[in-house]
Amino acid sequence: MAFENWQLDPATLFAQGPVVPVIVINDLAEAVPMAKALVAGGLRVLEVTLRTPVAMEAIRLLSKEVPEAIVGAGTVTSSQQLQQVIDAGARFAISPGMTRELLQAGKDSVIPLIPGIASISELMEGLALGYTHFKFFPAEAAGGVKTLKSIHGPFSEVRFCPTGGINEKNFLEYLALPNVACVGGSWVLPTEAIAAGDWQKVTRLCQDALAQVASR
Ligand SMILES: O=C(O)C(=O)C[C@H](O)[C@H](O)COP(=O)(O)O
Repeated sequence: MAFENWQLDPATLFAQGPVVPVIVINDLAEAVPMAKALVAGGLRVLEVTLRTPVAMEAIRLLSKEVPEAIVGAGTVTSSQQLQQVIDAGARFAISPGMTRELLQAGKDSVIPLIPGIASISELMEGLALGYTHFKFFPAEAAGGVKTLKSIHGPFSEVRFCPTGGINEKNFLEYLALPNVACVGGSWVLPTEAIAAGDWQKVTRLCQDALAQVASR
């Protein structure tokens, strides 16, 4: 356990992956069928980003209506938002980056905070406060697999969830790294499928991803 007060160990959370769908909910009515389609496809850890006005309500709804999922919040960038997502029922929080204020609040919170890093200095700042599990964002743009391999040398104990530019073609390369436990991505939620309400397609994409993991 990274911090005693966290109700969920980040290592346990990462181990539930290995693919964490990054979810943008535009219409609250989509939330439950989308989450159920993801869970039906075998993905249980859901990152609902705070990018839309209904995001907070979606977290509240999914926490109640889809108990088989582990619903968390993404794009959490302030201590105020962290408190709001906890109140909405989020079981974890992920941030694209970090500030000292957020790291401190995450440390004191009841749910795990996975801060985002894109540089060694940010990583060292998080490590100094006791964090061990990070998002690596924006993964592809920040050097991807090569960068993570280099980081593993001096910081072999750290575990990452890379996100940003990851898709069905490159995700296995990330999962093959010793310091990567899961990957985040939106590729299992194509815009056209969501617009068409084609939830079977979403389920199929999740199953395809897990089949690729199983057969590597
Ligand atoms: O909203 C946030 O908090 C983020 O950190 C950004 C997301 O994680 C990425 O935008 C997902 O990346 P794609 O899989 O390339 O779509």
